[in-house]
Amino acid sequence: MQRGDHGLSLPDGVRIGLLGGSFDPPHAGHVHLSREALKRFGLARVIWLVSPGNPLKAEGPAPLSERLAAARALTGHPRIEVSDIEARLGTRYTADTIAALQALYPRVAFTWLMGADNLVQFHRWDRWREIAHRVPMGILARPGSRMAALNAKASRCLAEARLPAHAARALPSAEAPAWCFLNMPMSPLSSTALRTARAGG
Ligand SMILES: Nc1ncnc2c1ncn2[C@@H]1O[C@H](COP(=O)(O)OP(=O)(O)OP(=O)(O)O)[C@@H](O)[C@H]1O
Ligand SMILES: O=C(O)c1ccc[n+]([C@@H]2O[C@H](COP(=O)([O-])O)[C@@H](O)[C@H]2O)c1
Repeated sequence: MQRGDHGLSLPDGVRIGLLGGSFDPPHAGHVHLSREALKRFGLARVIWLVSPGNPLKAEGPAPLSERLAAARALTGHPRIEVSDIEARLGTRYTADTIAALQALYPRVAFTWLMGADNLVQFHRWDRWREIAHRVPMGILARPGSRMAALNAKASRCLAEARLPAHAARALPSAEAPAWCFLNMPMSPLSSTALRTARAGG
């Protein structure tokens, strides 16, 4: 067990899914993705990494404290945890966050989780190949993004590292690069739609 002043207590050997996001606002689609990932990848816990700000998004999100509070109020699941560790570590780029977590918790098996829409533009992330070589990646279907994700630049570059869906439970202990795409009953929810609805659009 290793503890720090980062608010995370992770036992050695545990299989942890990391779901990075703006969560602006969080919604049931995030919970749905997390529950599927827990079950189908055989994870002990999913940690929501609430981002101080997506480096690719020009517009700043709502204040971090608001998004954290909303995420904590929403999850209601004993194995979904909400973390502000990126703010505590001072990291914004995923490659830096993962490197820092692996340095802090060298015996924890981290799996990076994302919806299919994020795989479509994953090759635009800073040091995306490094991320893929650091952690296995679990990708979950999202309406409208399935084919685009499977044809994306990163998917093509990492084609040999793809595990079939029936091997999903082996993903968290697979040596990176390794990724697995899972179909699931899809949730049409998105933060963009919720923000638009709130603004009365
Ligand atoms: N309905 C959903 N189904 C599957 N994955 C989802 C869904 N909603 C969000 N995700 C995934 O959760 C992660 C965090 O998402 P994020 O906080 O950006 O929410 P979002 O709804 O995608 O927001 P926005 O509309 O502002 O892009 C991303 O990997 C995203 O792909
Ligand atoms: O590191 C990067 O270059 C990078 C670029 C775009 C997005 N991300 C991460 O991807 C996650 C999803 O972001 P978002 O805003 O789509 O919810 C979140 O953890 C971001 O920090 C990371």
